[in-house]
Amino acid sequence: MIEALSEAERADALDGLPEWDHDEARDAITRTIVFADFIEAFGFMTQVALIAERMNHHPEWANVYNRVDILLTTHDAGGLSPRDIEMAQAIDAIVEE
Ligand SMILES: C[C@H](O)[C@H](O)[C@H]1CNC2=NC(N)=NC(=O)C2=N1
Repeated sequence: MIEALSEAERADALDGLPEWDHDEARDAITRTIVFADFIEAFGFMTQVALIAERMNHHPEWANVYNRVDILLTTHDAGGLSPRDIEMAQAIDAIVEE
C-alpha cells in the first residue's frame, strides 16, 4: 500500500513541476504534450511505457496524432503519491531530451 501525499508535500511537488496542472477533483496531475508528428508522439509513449512497467505505475493517457494527454494519479492511494511525482519527472526528462 502506498500513501497519498500530504497537502504540504503536494504543494512542494507541484512547485517543482511547472508544466503540470493539478486536477483537484481527481487529485491527479495532468500535462498535454504536442510533438512534431505521430511518430514523435508514439516514440515518447514507448519510452514512458518502459518506465511505467519498470515502476509498476501506469499513466492514464490518450493520443491523437501528435498530441499526448497524460494524467497521473495513484489508484492504490486514492490520489497523488510520490510515484506520480517520480513519473512526472521522468516524463519531463524525456521531453527535454
Ligand atoms: C496491481 C498493480 O500493482 C496495481 O494496480 C498498480 C499498477 N499500476 C498503477 N498505476 C497507477 N497509476 N496507479 C496505481 O495505483 C497502480 N497500481
